[in-house]
Amino acid sequence: MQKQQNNSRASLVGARRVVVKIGSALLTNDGQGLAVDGLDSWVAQLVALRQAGREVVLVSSGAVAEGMTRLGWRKRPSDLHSLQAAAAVGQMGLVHAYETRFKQHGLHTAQILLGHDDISARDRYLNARSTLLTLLELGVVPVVNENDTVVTDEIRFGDNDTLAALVANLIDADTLIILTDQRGLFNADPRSNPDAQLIAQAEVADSSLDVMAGGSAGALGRGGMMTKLRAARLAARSGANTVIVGGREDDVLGRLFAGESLGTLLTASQPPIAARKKWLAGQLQLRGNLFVDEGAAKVLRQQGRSLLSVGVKSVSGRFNRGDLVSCIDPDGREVARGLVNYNADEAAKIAGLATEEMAAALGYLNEPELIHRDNLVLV
Ligand SMILES: Nc1ncnc2c1ncn2[C@@H]1O[C@H](COP(=O)(O)OP(=O)(O)O)[C@@H](O)[C@H]1O
Ligand SMILES: N[C@@H](CCC(=O)OP(=O)(O)O)C(=O)O
Repeated sequence: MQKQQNNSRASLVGARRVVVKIGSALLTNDGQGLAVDGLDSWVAQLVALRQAGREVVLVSSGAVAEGMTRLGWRKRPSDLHSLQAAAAVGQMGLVHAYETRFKQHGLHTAQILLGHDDISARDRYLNARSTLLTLLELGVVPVVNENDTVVTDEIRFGDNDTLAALVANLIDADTLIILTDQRGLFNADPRSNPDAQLIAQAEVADSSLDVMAGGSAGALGRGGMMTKLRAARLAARSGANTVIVGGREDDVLGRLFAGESLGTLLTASQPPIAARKKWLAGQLQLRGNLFVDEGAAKVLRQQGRSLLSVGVKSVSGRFNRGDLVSCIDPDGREVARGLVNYNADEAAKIAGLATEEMAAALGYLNEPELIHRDNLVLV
């Protein structure tokens, strides 16, 4: 997918793939159950984005807060298992609220609950990515939350800002929108500083933002502005711009994607494709080699295409699906590296086979490519 990147509001007009995060503070009307009017409006706005041809993934908080309301708890519990129980009860309400509303507009929704392992383990990373991309192709709106019921304290994302940014990395989104209860990032916490000024736009790496975002979260939110700023930096690793904006502004999403200056735009410094590839290449250890023939080396080098099994002569190393492997040409030079869709045994079985023969050799088919071009970096 061709994505455009420039550092102005106009870049939002051309956004193709968008992650929208709705935070607890906003979604739960400051603790009084789910914000019904807000939900009607956000769903209608998300539907309009889809109808305008943009792909949309929703990351929604609110499970714990809705669970507390359903269980009649007034005070947020501090122990993990009560929080997890509340999340399990509340998640039902959350997905029901979205499903019924999207259905009224003729759209299907899908529940995706993710934990840390699902993003850091490479095989799960590829599975989560493929499932989300398949849902988008089907025209379904994925509704993502943290898998609160099973995560333990040490490995929780805790706030959904971080989760939303990782989802933006995962699906190669060009834009992350964080809807919250303030109009955007101010130069000081507006709850305690009535004269605080809204920052309309900044480069995400600008270190002067850290001091401004230092205030704590609201009573229901987990992160405050600091996690939103960090999330914007994470999203920028794969080249996504982030907007932090007030979710109660009238038709906020429609206006943002028409190019109106609302909230705080935090711009990524690198274009999406370069940033994503750098990120892929930089964060993982090489686990093996795929020795490719002359023809495969040529199409990889010259056309940036996916690597198919037919161009692979042999395999070395012990790697799993999702690991980083190197593609070596017949002269022993590295051509590219990327995330492999099959483990070492499977790759050895299908080396040299045409794509149509892969399913028969393996008894199943994950993906038709050995390495998809989106997950491949030329070296
Ligand atoms: N510089 C700042 N600009 C805006 N809000 C800030 C700032 N510093 C701290 N905050 C606080 O962050 C809160 C939003 O974060 P949070 O409560 O985690 O919301 P959410 O549930 O939407 O993630 C605001 O209500 C505000 O009080
Ligand atoms: N997974 C949690 C969300 C945690 C949370 O509140 O995050 P945030 O909205 O970023 O402050 C829930 O659904 O309650």
